[in-house]
Amino acid sequence: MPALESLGAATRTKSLWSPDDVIVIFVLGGPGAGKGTQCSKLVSDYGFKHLSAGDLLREEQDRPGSEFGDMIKSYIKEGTIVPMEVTIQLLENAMKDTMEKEKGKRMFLIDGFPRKLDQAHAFERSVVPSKFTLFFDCPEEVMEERLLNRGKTSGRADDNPESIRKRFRTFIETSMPVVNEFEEQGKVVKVEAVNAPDEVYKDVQSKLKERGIEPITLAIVQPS
Ligand SMILES: Nc1ncnc2c1ncn2[C@@H]1O[C@H](COP(=O)(O)OP(=O)(O)OP(=O)(O)O)[C@@H](O)[C@H]1O
Ligand SMILES: O=c1ccn([C@@H]2O[C@H](COP(=O)(O)O)[C@@H](O)[C@H]2O)c(=O)[nH]1
Repeated sequence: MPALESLGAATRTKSLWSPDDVIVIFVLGGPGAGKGTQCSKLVSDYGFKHLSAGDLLREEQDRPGSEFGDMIKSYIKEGTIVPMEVTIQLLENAMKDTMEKEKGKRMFLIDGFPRKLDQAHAFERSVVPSKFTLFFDCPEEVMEERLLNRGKTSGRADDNPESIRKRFRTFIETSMPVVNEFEEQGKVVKVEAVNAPDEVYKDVQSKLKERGIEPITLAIVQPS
């Protein structure tokens, strides 16, 4: 992870990339809806690069010498949203890094972002407009059970009953308005996320197909 030397990304008035060159699909859903689980499957079948905003923030939090580490830690514990300048810069850096290191990789699943309207507007204005948002819909009681279960081994500071309660509140009050705004623009692909992961994935695949997104087909080279 490169050092977070500048925070200019969010203030640019013109987007860095065109949506014809760089494809971004946002992945949203409540905490524990299964976003990361589904993204892993999509990475292997479709060749997307998966960037989790939460993972990038946790890496920055733990990076020795980071001036943002303590701030990120306290936002994550409280289940609130880190100021967008930090998150957008981390995402832009990770996208540039991917394009440099994995030549030709220009399809991104951005997981757990944007969690707030200001982030959504700033990212689409200054980095690249998204293609659509994959939204995993799941009742709180199901998500709570999953998170408490994950908390037994995840080591995450926010997989505990108090942080989970705060994260749910932030999701409803701050993140759902993002989903609703994209929905009004016809840019939400909604998937029910209660069933087993493979069942949910089948639904994801059929909905992506409706949007013209197909799995990578590997060419079979016949021996001569
Ligand atoms: N469809 C599913 N059925 C049952 N358990 C699931 C399902 N999808 C994911 N899980 C489990 O639930 C937990 C949360 O899943 P995951 O980490 O993918 O969610 P997330 O939406 O990315 O969460 P967060 O927003 O907190 O990072 C994990 O332990 C995962 O194995
Ligand atoms: O855009 C974002 C994404 C995440 N956060 C903070 O990180 C935690 C954990 O996120 P996960 O997606 O569950 O890994 C989240 O509760 C926020 O505190 C953020 O601030 N901005």
